Amino acid sequence: MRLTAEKLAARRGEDLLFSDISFELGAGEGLILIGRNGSGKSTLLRVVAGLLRPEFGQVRWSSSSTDDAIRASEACHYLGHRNAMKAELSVQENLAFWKEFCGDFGGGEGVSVAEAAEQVGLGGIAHLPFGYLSAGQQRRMAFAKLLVSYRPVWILDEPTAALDTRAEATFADLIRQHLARGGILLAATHQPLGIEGMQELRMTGFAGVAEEFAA
Ligand SMILES: Nc1ncnc2c1ncn2[C@@H]1O[C@H](COP(=O)(O)OP(=O)(O)OP(=O)(O)O)[C@@H](O)[C@H]1O
Repeated sequence: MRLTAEKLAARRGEDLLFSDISFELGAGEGLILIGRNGSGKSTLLRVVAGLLRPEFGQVRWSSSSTDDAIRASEACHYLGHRNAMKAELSVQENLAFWKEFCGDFGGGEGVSVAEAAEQVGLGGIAHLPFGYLSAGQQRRMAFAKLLVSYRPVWILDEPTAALDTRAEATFADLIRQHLARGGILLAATHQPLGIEGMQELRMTGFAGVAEEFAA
């Protein structure tokens, strides 16, 4: 399987944040986006996840076990800066919603809600409302979303923000397991994730005025 980005460019307002970004990631491979605040890392992640339309270029998914015509975004889990959980629902209810909503992509299966909570080290508190949890606990539970339904591509924006060192190590282990099972990782981070063998892409920010690029 393969995630391919071809000559991507994206605009925010008048300006192109980046242009001509291409990469290819196969099973077990990861790419880390680095760069200063505002350099376009989150924007590129959102383009690949299908949440923002690129100005130019395309993202493609190909695999022997799934129909190549499917949109790349269907193969992706996206964990953004925000946790995308309802504060007033319990952790169990939130994760059960995401399990049902995302479903499993061909070729794999998510774990149960209880198992996912265990894997992020919070098995005992899944009955609590999400809003009661600490910032780090909320981030861990948001990560559990990636585990309850199977998607081969994990797109993570600052996944370890608000985490203590133990939780950072837990996340690194879960990401390593994902890669070892043939998953793909695309992440933006200021803190090293502690995962060996990742490619890096440095984002530099302003790439020109969109109209100039089009001309
Ligand atoms: N909706 C928007 N409209 C206009 N400009 C935007 C919008 N969203 C983001 N931007 C701008 O696009 C630029 C890139 O933002 P982006 O969030 O992709 O950067 P980043 O590299 O992820 O930054 P950080 O490291 O702070 O998370 C910033 O200058 C930001 O102000």
